[in-house]
Amino acid sequence: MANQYDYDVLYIGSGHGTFDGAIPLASTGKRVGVIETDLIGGTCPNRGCNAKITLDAPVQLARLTERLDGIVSGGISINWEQNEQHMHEVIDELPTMIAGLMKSVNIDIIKGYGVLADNHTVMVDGTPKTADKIVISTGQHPHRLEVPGNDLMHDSEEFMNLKRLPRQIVIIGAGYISLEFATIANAAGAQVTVMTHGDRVLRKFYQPYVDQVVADLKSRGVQFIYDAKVTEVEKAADNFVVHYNDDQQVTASWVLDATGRNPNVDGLGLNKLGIKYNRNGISVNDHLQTSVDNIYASGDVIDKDQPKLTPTAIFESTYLMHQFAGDSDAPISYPAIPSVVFTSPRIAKVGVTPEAAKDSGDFDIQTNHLPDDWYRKVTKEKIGDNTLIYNQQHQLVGATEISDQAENAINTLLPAIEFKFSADQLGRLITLFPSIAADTLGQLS
Ligand SMILES: Cc1cc2nc3c(=O)[nH]c(=O)nc-3n(C[C@H](O)[C@H](O)[C@H](O)COP(=O)(O)OP(=O)(O)OC[C@H]3O[C@@H](n4cnc5c(N)ncnc54)[C@H](O)[C@@H]3O)c2cc1C
Ligand SMILES: NC(=O)c1ccc[n+]([C@@H]2O[C@H](COP(=O)([O-])OP(=O)(O)OC[C@H]3O[C@@H](n4cnc5c(N)ncnc54)[C@H](O)[C@@H]3O)[C@@H](O)[C@H]2O)c1
Repeated sequence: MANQYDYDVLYIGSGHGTFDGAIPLASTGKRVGVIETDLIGGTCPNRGCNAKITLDAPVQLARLTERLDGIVSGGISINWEQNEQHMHEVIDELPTMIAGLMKSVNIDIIKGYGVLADNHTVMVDGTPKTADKIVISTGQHPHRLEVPGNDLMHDSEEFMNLKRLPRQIVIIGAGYISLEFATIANAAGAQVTVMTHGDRVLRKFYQPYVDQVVADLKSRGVQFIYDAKVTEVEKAADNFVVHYNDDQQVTASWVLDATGRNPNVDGLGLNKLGIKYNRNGISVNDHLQTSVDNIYASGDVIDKDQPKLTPTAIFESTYLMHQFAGDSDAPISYPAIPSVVFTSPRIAKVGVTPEAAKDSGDFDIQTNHLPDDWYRKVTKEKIGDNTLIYNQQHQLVGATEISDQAENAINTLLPAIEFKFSADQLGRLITLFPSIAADTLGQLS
């Protein structure tokens, strides 16, 4: 029956919500098409994770050199132009590489903008493509504040493509992108001001650790303006003036709007087909089916409680692959999903949070001040704490860390949390020594 269509499965969008599942699916012999209007690979490789972490690498080195001052001599200064050029050396080949992987298993890459025409047809710039199953994996786009002068603001992609670092950068918003880019821009020599409409920064992270990151950035010259409702951005001679709270203003040579991202649901034909969605994305059931049962959604475009991150998108596209290949018809069951903000130091977390553990009173909470630890003394880490949460059976159920290697520490703990390994089972592990894994596992009580 499926042969009456051009494809068994047709994906709209080519990001991680698609390709991690589409490639193994096509290698099982399924006929797969992928529609993409922009760069192959989507946000993460081209204007997200891979790009950002390349720009961040010298920041890490600068922080380490600063701490080891005297042992190593000669300060570090970051050359923005070279750093940006290096980022392109790393990421520019990724679309071709990912397209190559898709072509190697005979996936048809269809360049153009996809719009659903009926349950089995997507129009790509006027040409119909039909499929038994369709996956909407269109991701998100940057939110833009609705204030006069918003056309004078920029987004995260434009930041990463700046050929010259602006002198004074104002960042509106205080989430992931704001704090990561404030860290990078400040380390490269820009004067950075972060403006937030609330009284908190990085609301999704443990606030005592966030306070340490903010205090460190402040000590490096980053300014924070709280409770600031931006009302207008205005061009003034060579600069821009950001007006807020009616009568206050701050001057900038460049303004970054980092107030979040919205799902790409408009113009897709969802209303015509009766596919349900809201401002957080497309509604799906526990099989990632939309309200039209042969049309699925994957990745950031889904309305979900799970964090909208690359590993979540990979998990979903892989889940769909197993469903479409006929390996499983079980509902999706997400593991504990970690998250990290790549400031310097980083804050990473997984599972039960310190706040939830304290509120509930049902957990044992262990805290460690990491600069006391011999391994962290090697690199003279000054800022470092973690909170480990155990349930009544003394199984590790949550961990949050602030440190230079928080992402690696939390990654090390994932198997313990997801598979509920006991202290005895963990004690059987022989880890490489010295290493962050040995150090982190060694802290478990
Ligand atoms: C600056 C930044 C930094 C980030 N850093 C991290 C990080 O460090 N770690 C992490 O885990 N996550 C990070 N993320 C989030 C991560 O990039 C996303 O979670 C991930 O890319 C989601 O994948 P996706 O396939 O759902 O969407 P996307 O990668 O956005 O892919 C969607 C694709 O669909 C295409 N498309 C949209 N509409 C159509 C249409 N109608 N027709 C055809 N094509 C269409 C788009 O062009 C796009 O290529 C970051 C995001 C940003 C913006
Ligand atoms: N390290 C990572 O994994 C990473 C890094 C960057 C981005 N991301 C992904 O990209 C998404 C988008 O990042 P983001 O930083 O843009 O979003 P975010 O949701 O993390 O932060 C948005 C910020 O904008 C503020 N804001 C919202 N509306 C506002 C308004 N009207 N006026 C002023 N401030 C306002 C919020 O209070 C918040 O501080 C993240 O949620 C995440 O999924 C992940």
